[in-house]
Amino acid sequence: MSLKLLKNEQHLDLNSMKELPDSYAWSSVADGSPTSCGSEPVPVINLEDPDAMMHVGHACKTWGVFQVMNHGVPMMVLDDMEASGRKLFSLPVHQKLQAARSADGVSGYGVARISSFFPKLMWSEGFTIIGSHYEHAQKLWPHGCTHFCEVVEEYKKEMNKLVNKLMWLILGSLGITKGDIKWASPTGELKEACPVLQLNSYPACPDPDRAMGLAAHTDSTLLTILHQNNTSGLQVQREGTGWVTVPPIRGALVVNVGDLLHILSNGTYTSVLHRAIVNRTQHRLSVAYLYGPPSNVRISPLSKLTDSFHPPLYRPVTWSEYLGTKAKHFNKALSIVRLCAQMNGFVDVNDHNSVLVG
Ligand SMILES: O=C(O)CCC(=O)C(=O)O
Ligand SMILES: [Fe+2]
Repeated sequence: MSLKLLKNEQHLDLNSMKELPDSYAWSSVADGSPTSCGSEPVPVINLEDPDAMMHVGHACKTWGVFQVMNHGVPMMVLDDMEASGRKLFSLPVHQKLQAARSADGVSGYGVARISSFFPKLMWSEGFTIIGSHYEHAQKLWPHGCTHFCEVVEEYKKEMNKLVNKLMWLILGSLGITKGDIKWASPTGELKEACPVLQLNSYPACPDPDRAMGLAAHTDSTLLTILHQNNTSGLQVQREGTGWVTVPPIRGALVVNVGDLLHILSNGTYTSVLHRAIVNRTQHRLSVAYLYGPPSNVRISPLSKLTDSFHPPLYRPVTWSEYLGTKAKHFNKALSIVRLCAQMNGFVDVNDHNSVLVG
């Protein structure tokens, strides 16, 4: 198959498909661990609860994911971002391709970035924003992208405030204080990393049982904050239970522990394996705010959490080094940066090395 054909096939207009093309037909969506209906639900935490820190710590340890309510992000900011995302994905394919992600780039429009690890295509399209979004937005809306840019700016500002709040709750639950974090200012403000906004669109699918919206993965972040519209599709894997759906709750945000928090906490807080499935009738949309440390910071297990009985399980890595490892080894990245278990005699039960995907 020529490269040109392959490229076109990767950008089919999913909204107009009446049948699932073979290139999108997965044999293993309903396989492996079952989707669990009657299981314990993913924790929902009220951030105004005086015990929020304890609940957050418990959720990070036992699930690696939770939902937050009363988080301080105005509902209008979430609604505006969702509406802008919807507007973006409803543009004609040829127009979205004006802002296509380049072969070696990350920003822009395209298929799921993890697609290269799988033989089949995913039933989704994405738009990734790193740093300035103006250039890409202008390609999408040459006659005026001010509204989109303002909405994205406001969303990023609110997410940055929330990520600070969440990080300190999480770190506090580990007994970590401001002086222990190299990239925090004396007032506790976490220095702004280069945040990434990932917009995901999952059109209604003619054969959802054989299609995959976004294949199972962990995020390469410290934390991910996800807004999903009112259509469910996000599932997280829970040891001994299988896939558990994270139901959309109006106004709530989903928080995922990423691989870098897993490393920082020396494996105490587990990065959660998650995926997105699709459905026959509804278009699903999600917006992920991917939070990582500033580029010069090396993440390693916090010294307060290690001693001779609990030696560091991971070697220090910067965010970009880790992203490089992930781009090469995908879900094995965490075990690649792990210090030899046999040597120090400790086993991290949360290691995803054994998880088979694709
Ligand atoms: O759409 C979702 O619910 C999941 C999105 C996601 O996992 C991601 O963007 O990393
Ligand atoms: Fe994710």
